[in-house]
Amino acid sequence: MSRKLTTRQQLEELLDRYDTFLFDCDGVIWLGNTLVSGAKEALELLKKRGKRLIYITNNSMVSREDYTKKFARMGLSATKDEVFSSSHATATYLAKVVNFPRDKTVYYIGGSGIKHELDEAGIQSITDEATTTVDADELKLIQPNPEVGAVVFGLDLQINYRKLARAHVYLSKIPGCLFVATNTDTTLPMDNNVLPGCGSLLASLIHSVGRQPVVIGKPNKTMMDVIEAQYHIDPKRTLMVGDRIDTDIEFGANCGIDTLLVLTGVTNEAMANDPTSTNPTYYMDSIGDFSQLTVDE
Ligand SMILES: O=C(O)[C@H](O)[C@H](O)COP(=O)(O)O
Ligand SMILES: [Mg+2]
Repeated sequence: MSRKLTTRQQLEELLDRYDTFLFDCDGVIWLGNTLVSGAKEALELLKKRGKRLIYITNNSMVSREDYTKKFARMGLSATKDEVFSSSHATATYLAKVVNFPRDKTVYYIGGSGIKHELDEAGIQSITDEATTTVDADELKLIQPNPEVGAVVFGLDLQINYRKLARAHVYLSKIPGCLFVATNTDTTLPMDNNVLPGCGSLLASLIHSVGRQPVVIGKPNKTMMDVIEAQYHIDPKRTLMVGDRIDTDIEFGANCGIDTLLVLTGVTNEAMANDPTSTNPTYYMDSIGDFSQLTVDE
């Protein structure tokens, strides 16, 4: 059974128990380009209390570098070393786990984050434009490209049939072509809408090629492996804060760390205690509620 945190005493006890806070981004700190009310103050308060904040997002559309610029645009501050995205984890997986051959290239569907992180990892990549309409004649020209050694799929707001067709041909006809997905979130919480997420777009390619990809993002431990390559993490003193049960909360459970679910993203209160899914250690309406800790300060 998950405990709802509502009082100052409960929040003070929480801060006594944990030194490191792993923060999910979409649905926790912001919704699209809209800051969650009180999020800025909450992060500042935790820093003031000497807590270590690490940001861990399944959103692969932008690189860590670009994420630090988004933090700045939102009036927040985060260094590149404090941000871990699924695009970065995917590039790290290909470079360090797979040891992806440097004479091969990656065909990716997704945003600039995938390209920039692959570049930084020294891995060549290509994709397709989405600016022109797709006609049947060009589809006849799609052939397996022997230089391609992997297809990487990430959230792509410019997805189109050309990209799916090329990925389908590469995955179906290039022997040994790896299939890697940055994450499988079914929905994307935006400013005033919940929209189709990476996992929902990925499903069409999985369906057509009849293959499951290696998935990098939360709830898989790969993201924690990448963090632990940079930081010492004491699981007993670390708290994962997220808005999605099947990624953030399950990630915490997989990594043996406690979890705090917030209801500002894709999950409502009834889901917090659903006996059929992983329950968080705690839940609260919003990280903005940390503001109770500043009362009478
Ligand atoms: O569809 C997606 O890719 C996800 O909804 C989105 O990127 C999740 O990001 P997070 O909540 O892990 O910051
Ligand atoms: Mg989220």
